[in-house]
Amino acid sequence: MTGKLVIGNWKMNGRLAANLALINALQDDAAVRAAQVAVTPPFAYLGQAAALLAGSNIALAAQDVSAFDKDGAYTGEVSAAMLADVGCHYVLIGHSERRQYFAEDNALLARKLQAAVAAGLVPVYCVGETLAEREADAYKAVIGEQLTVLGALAGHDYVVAYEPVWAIGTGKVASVEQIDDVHQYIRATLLQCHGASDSIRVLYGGSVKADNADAIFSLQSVGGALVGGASLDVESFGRICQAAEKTV
Ligand SMILES: O=C(CO)COP(=O)(O)O
Repeated sequence: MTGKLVIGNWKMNGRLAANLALINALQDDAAVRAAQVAVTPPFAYLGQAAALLAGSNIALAAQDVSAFDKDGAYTGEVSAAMLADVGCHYVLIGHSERRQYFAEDNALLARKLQAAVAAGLVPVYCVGETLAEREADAYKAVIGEQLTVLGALAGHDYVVAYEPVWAIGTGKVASVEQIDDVHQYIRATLLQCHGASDSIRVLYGGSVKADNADAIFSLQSVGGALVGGASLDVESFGRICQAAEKTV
């Protein structure tokens, strides 16, 4: 897989006017235009973002998807087919905030992954340990367990994002040694599971900022970044994209 992919996860942020300004500014930024990029607005704004991004190099991603793969009486749900219909290319699945606040477990996430690939979306499957799990040296066991659901995705295009929970929104970025250690472990696990892992990108996420992006992207095992807070600021996101392109 060539080049680094940078995905901005807006989480539950944004309004029509702010999204318009942000997307226009991203499209005017030379570094963003040169990079492999996606943005992930909340569901309510996917249509707005899709219209603004028509013809742009910035791909559209969703933050979640329903596990139900047929239209019907599932109030509040948004299906993979709907996401594809409005122009999404990627969908985040299993973000730690979903696992934590909505009790999403492997069984549910396996259904979401299947629904996504069946609709032609590329899932970005998020894994990562809590601080307690890292301190107990249980992080590989936890991540290994989270990865088991990917066994059913052999032959499908997907991305994995390693996001240590203790590094999300805390300003505490994992060290390059910690990132490389987990990324190598993820690669080895995917190799065991599918017999090949070279084409699967593994992104890092957790307090990625303009001033640490160079070091993170210098790792060969890092296929890009999943960026939260810094993706809402054009200058920061542009500099992260610039770092991604420098290391291609
Ligand atoms: O959760 C994240 C991206 O999905 C990371 O968020 P921050 O970049 O704000 O730490």
